[in-house]
Amino acid sequence: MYQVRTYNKISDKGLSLFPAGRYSVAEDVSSPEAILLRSHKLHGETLPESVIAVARAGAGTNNVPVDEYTKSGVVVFNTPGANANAVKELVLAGMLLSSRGILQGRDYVATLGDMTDKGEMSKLLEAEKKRFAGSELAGKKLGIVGLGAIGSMVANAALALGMDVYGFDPALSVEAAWRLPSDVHRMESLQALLSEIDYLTLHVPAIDATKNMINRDTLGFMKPSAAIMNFARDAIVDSEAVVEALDAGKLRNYVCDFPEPCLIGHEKVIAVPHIGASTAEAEENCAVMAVNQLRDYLENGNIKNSVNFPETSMGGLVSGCRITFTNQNVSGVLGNVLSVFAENNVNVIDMMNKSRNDVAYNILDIDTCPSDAVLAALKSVEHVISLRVIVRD
Ligand SMILES: NC(=O)c1ccc[n+]([C@@H]2O[C@H](COP(=O)([O-])OP(=O)(O)OC[C@H]3O[C@@H](n4cnc5c(N)ncnc54)[C@H](O)[C@@H]3O)[C@@H](O)[C@H]2O)c1
Ligand SMILES: O=C(O)CC[C@@H](O)C(=O)O
Repeated sequence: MYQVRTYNKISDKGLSLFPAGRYSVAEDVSSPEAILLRSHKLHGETLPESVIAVARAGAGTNNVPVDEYTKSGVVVFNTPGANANAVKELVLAGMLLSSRGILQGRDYVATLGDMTDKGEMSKLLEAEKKRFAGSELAGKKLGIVGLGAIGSMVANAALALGMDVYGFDPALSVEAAWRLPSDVHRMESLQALLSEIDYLTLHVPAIDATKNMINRDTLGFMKPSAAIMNFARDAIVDSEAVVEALDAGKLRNYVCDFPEPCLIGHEKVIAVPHIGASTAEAEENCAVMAVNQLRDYLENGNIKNSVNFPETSMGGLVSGCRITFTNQNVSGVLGNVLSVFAENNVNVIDMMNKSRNDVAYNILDIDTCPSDAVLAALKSVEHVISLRVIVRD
C-alpha cells in the first residue's frame, strides 16, 4: 500500500485516480512515499525519510526546497501548463479592470442605495459617468516577460484583442518558441521592453534571476501611464518600490495576485488573494496531471515533468523486477552497478540512464529480483544516492 500525504485542497477528480485498495491518501498518513500539494511551503519542515517524491499540483515550485531534495534523491514534479488558461483569463480581467472604471463605477453605484426615483437615478448616473471613463486595450502595447505556458497564451489572447505584443524571455525553450505567435516582437532586454509598453505582465518563475526584477531602477524605464499585472509571484516585484512609483505618478496601476501589507487600501492597486489558478478546470487539470505523474513514478519508476530529475520512461513494468536508482552524476557509477549484477549472475533485460545537472537516474529491468545481499551491494556502490525495487503485483 502506497501512502500519499496531501496539503491544501486537491481536486477530487485527481484524488479519485488513486486506486483505493493500493493507496492511502490523507493529510495525516504516517510514513508517506509521496507528498501532493499546492502552495503549502515545505521550506523549514522536516521531510519524512520515507518520502521519495513530491508533486506540486501547479506550475511554481518555489514552495519546495528543490535543491535540498535533489541531494537526497527526492523527485519533485509540477504540472506545466495545466493552469495556464486560468491565469491567462485573470490577466485579461486585470488589464480590463485597470483600463476601465469598472471597480470605481461599481463602488460609486453602491453608494446610491438611498435613491428611490429611477428617473432621478438615471439622470445622476449619466451626469457622473464621465468620472469612470477609461481607455481601450486595442492598439495598446503589451509587454510579456516570460513566454512559457502562460505568457504564450496571454500573447495569443492579447493579439486577438488588437494589442501590439512585445516579449522578453532569454531562457525560452524551443518548444515554447514554437507555441509563440510570430506577431510577438522579440525584445533583447528587459529595459528595451519596459520603455516601449503600456501594460506589463509577468510570467516568470520565482528564482534568483527574477527576484525583484521589477524594482526602483527598472520601474524608472516605464511610462508613467503604464500598468503592471503580476500574476507570477510576490518575489518578482519590489512592492515598496511600486507603491513609491504609484504615489509619485510614475506608474498608473498595479494589479496583483499577491497582496502585501504595503499594497492594501492603495487606490491604484487591485489585489486579489492568489486566485490565478483557482478555477474548477485548472484545479482538476493540475490534480489529474500530478496524480498520474506520481502514480507512474511510484508504480513504474518513470519520471515525467520533474523540475529536478531527467525525463525517464521505460513504460509499464510487464513482468519480472525493475530496479531504479539515483546517483551523483559522476563517471563510472553505472559501470560499477552493472558489475555487481554481472558478478551475481543477474541478467539485465533493458535499461535506461539519464542525467540532469548533478543527478543521474537509471531504470533497469531484470529477470528476477536480486537477493537482499545483492541489493545491499548495489546500494553501497559509491555515489549511489537511493535505490528502489519495483515488482509487478
Ligand atoms: N497566480 C497563480 O496562481 C499562478 C498560476 C500558475 C503559475 N504562476 C506563476 O507563473 C509562473 C510561470 O508559469 P508558466 O506556467 O508560464 O511557467 P513556464 O515554465 O511555462 O514559463 C516560464 C517562462 O519564464 C521564462 N523565464 C525564466 N527566467 C526568465 C527571466 N529571467 N526573464 C524572462 N523570462 C524568464 C522561461 O524561459 C519560461 O519560458 C510560475 O513559475 C508561477 O510562479 C502563478
Ligand atoms: O494552487 C494554486 O492555487 C496556485 C498555483 C500557482 O501558484 C502555480 O504556481 O501554479
